[in-house]
Amino acid sequence: MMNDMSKIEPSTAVDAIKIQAKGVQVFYGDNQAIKDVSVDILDKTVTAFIGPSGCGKSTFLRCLNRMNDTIDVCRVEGDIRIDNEDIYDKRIDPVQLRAKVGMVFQKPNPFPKSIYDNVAYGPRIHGLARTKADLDEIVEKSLRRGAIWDEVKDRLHEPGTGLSGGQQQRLCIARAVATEPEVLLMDEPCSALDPIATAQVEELIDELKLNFSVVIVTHSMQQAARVSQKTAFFHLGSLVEYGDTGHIFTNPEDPRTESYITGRIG
Ligand SMILES: Nc1ncnc2c1ncn2[C@@H]1O[C@H](COP(=O)(O)OP(=O)(O)OP(=O)(O)O)[C@@H](O)[C@H]1O
Repeated sequence: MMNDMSKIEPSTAVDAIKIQAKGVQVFYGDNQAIKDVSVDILDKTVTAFIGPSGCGKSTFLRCLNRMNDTIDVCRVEGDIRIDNEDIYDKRIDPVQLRAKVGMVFQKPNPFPKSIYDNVAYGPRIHGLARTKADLDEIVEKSLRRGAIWDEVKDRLHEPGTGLSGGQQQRLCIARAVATEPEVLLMDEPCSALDPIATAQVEELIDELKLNFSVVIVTHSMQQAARVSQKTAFFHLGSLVEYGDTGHIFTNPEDPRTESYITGRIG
């Protein structure tokens, strides 16, 4: 009987939808950068955004934590929900939202502060630690999650800008996870890194997905294939195809996706 019961259990758990975008349009002045994009992004999954330069990958990524709010000419329409909550609702504080939806940029951008203070910054402004010991613990845990603790534990009070590029990027990832985000947005996080640092960050992304929904913009199809479970292919502001990464890369449905992955466009 027990065995029969276990057969009813799904063999692979289906991850919940974390972000739901519907009919998203983005304009820079009169120029439309995103056209009617709808997509469900899963929790505890790495989703790659791929597509030719200028197709809107970064623009769409920035919609997910309202980073586009900081660009004057930018206007976002449509509906984006995280855990079914409208992130463009007037009651949502964008600063709180960005703590929940962390971001890592193309170029490592540590603050001109110590390694410790880089990581402690977010928890401090969001009041996540009551005591110095609490804060020390958050900093250590975050640096461990950023897979950089062992390299910096003896120099926590030296400037973050003194680290190598790859170390700086892992520090920025540690800084992003320090506020306990639920989603991590990464805009070409490895483009300024050498192959060894890239491999380290990719390994880290693989671990991060155990706790977060990770969305990564990448120009490298090899990287998308290595790190993601879902892939979204953008072209001229539209989401052309979205699905399992293995499927998109081996058996794309749309001729534009096929052209891109075989190197004919982009
Ligand atoms: N701050 C901005 N002001 C005006 N137009 C912008 C701005 N940022 C992006 N755009 C325009 O929006 C479109 C999409 O750009 P976006 O950077 O999102 O594309 P992308 O796919 O990420 O490109 P890339 O791969 O080259 O980084 C482009 O036409 C671009 O010129």
